[in-house]
Amino acid sequence: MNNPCEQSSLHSIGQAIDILTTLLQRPLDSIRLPLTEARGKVLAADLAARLDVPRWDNSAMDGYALNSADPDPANPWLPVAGCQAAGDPPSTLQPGHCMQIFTGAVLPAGADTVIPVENCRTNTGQVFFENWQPGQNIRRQGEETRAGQPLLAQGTRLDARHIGLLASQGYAEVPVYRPLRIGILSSGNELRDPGTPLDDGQIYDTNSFLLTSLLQGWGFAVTCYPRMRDELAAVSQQLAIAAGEQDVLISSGGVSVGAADHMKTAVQQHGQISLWRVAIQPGKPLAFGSIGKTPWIGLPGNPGASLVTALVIARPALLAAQGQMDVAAKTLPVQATFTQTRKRVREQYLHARLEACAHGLQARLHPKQSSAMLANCSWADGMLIVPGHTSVSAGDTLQFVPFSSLL
Ligand SMILES: Nc1nc2c(c(=O)[nH]1)N[C@H]1C(S)=C(S)[C@@H](COP(=O)(O)OP(=O)(O)OC[C@H]3O[C@@H](n4cnc5c(N)ncnc54)[C@H](O)[C@@H]3O)O[C@H]1N2
Ligand code: MOO
Repeated sequence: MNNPCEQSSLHSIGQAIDILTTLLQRPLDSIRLPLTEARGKVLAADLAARLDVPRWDNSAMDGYALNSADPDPANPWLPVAGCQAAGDPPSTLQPGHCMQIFTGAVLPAGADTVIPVENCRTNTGQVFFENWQPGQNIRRQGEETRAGQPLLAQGTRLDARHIGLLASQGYAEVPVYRPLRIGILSSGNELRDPGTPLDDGQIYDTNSFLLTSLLQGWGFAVTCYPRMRDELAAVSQQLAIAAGEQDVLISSGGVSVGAADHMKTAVQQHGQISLWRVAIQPGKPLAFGSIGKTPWIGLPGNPGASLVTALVIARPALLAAQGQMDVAAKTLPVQATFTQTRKRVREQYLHARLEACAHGLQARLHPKQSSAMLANCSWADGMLIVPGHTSVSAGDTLQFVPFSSLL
């Protein structure tokens, strides 16, 4: 392979995702975790329903259960015989009677209808029913799932919905893939920790916190290494140590062309660069490679570029490596509210808010789009995508990717 650092052309975003996905591929270990620790983890096996849910026909309302054939049109009042509450064992409705019943209670044998209490008039132990239909307000046994049916597929990243569903089926623990260990490395003489005073020329380390938070949110086991000074020996030594301890390394900064940008040189001392520079704005200097056998992702230092490349390129490849199916970003068509005549080589990701318009949704751009900023993306709902080599006129339809689908 040619030295990627000498290639003048830019890789497409699709190529970059494919190359990174291949680079990150590895066998995954499966572990069992209690439900309370499973959020954000990826299911390592197909899981089947263990129970019929509901387990029996039961009431969807607080009210009265009856047999719809019982009310006599000449004297529609039915005497009340007993009460069926949630948690009570199954019971039987006496013919010609109704029974008080609560939401979730097992439907008594012989009953086929529940009338909500709002539609019932009671008088001295008898009930008269208004505006009702036979068969109303029954939740049928197995209408949600039948025991043995597929419940959740291997490769599902578990969120609160799935955890709730698993609990409803009695799963106390689940098989998930052991989270990949990801090491975060940042470099820069100018960087200081938040909470400490700044001297002239110094700024707060933003990317260590940004990336740690991002990756923890995706369910990875994250270690943030001490920041490195912009010195080749320091960067090289730290990379080698971290590579021995982690499944993947992600660095930010030092991948551009500045004399103090040592990251790529340090990687080459221990391994190789497999890609450098992608047709994405922001984030062009993105690089990938390996340090020994450990894959390395070199994100650009500008915080906005670090974020966008992590979301657009690293995210699908990392989640696929974690065993997740369906990693593609979900986009929606929206209208542009601006005109941009200049056709750019790089695909642009512009921070924007969604607004309702006559034809659906339109995207309003943040007035500042610099990759050195995070106030713009913190304001935005997501990113409007302008493909490379494309001009934009107000009213054009473009794809929009919400941050909520990526974070
Ligand atoms: N002559 C050129 N200069 C630059 C080019 C270029 O093509 N030719 N590309 C620009 C682009 S695009 C980007 S993006 C940046 C990326 O540069 P590096 O990845 O080498 O990053 P650094 O130079 O180390 O830092 C850039 C910028 O980001 C700040 N930074 C870095 N790390 C952090 C951190 N952890 N927390 C907060 N801020 C951080 C750093 O202070 C710089 O301001 O290069 C352009 N230059
Ligand atoms: O890739 Mo850089 O962020 O465009 O400034």
